[in-house]
Amino acid sequence: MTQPFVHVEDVAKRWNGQLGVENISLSIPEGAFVALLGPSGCGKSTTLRLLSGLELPDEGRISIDGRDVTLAAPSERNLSMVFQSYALFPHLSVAENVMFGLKVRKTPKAERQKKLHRALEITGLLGYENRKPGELSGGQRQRVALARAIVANQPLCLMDEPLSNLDAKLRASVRKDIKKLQSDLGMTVVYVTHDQTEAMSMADMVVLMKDGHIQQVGAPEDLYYKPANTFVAEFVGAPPMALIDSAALPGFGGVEKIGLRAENIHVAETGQGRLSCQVSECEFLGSETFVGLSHPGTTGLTVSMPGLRNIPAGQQMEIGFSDADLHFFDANGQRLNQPQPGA
Ligand SMILES: Nc1ncnc2c1ncn2[C@@H]1O[C@H](COP(=O)(O)OP(=O)(O)OP(=O)(O)O)[C@@H](O)[C@H]1O
Repeated sequence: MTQPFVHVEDVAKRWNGQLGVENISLSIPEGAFVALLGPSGCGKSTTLRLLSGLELPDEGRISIDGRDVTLAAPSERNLSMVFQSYALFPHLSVAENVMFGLKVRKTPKAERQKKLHRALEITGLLGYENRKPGELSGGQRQRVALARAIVANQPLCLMDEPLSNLDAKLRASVRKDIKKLQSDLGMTVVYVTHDQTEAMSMADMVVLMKDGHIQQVGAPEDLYYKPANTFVAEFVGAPPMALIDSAALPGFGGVEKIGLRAENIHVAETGQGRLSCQVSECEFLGSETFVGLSHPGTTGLTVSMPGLRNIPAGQQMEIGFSDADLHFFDANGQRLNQPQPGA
């Protein structure tokens, strides 16, 4: 097997005994786009900072491109970084900001100019060379930070919530820019986000974390179709997977919770459904309406109906679904591939 480009082995980081992250092991292939995903405080930024060398681990080993960098300084790791704060120098122009690292590294002037031109071209910033960051929009500032990472031309780029200061529309467009850049330049990217849509749409590999621990590592579709536990099931997908107590849907042995996605639920004729629910709310999204349902022993039950629906809260609705679309979890919330027979 070829060696992973980034290899993290059993890494832990604590502050005065308080947990940052623990048991972090990851193998990242060269050229991959990896999203570190999870709720606030789960340890995403700590993991990224450990990769960057801004923090050093208490336990474990980190290697990049076959070289042990566990204790190496950030400048010795051949990587670039893009942060949500952009980290631009306000008194320097766009060009000076982009070329800052090259000047420090004493790259010859002609080469600097060539790299600058190329990076501004890729990020759509040609013509903005002489502006100061204060004269740019948030999206343009973010592009400057990206341009700086491009000229650095490092094989590994670490990004910490780079889009969180942008509005939704701009976020969607810069998201595409970053993804395209990454594949055009063949960079390996590790990207921190708490936004599951961002992670699912950009990454080849998603690392979902909670309370300093990795919950699941896999392709977006693995996390969506085969969540390793109930936390992953409820974190990934919009709307998240509904969870049904086995008491509310008996007949599956060894099962504590049953998971079901909105797209696998249909509205059934009266007397024909498997669960009789009450409509709690309707959320109109344009092409479809998410109809929230309540039923004792369930959370997050939602059915997706085409177009606009205005169903009054409190109305009874029966729903149907097929056993093949159910997900099963044991008493510890861990995925069971099949319920035990004979229940
Ligand atoms: N310098 C520090 N000193 C003490 N505790 C820290 C330090 N940095 C992080 N932590 C703790 O480590 C845990 C993980 O923090 P981290 O910043 O990695 O989370 P995160 O997933 O990036 O969260 P967010 O999305 O809110 O940025 C948290 O409990 C946090 O309080």
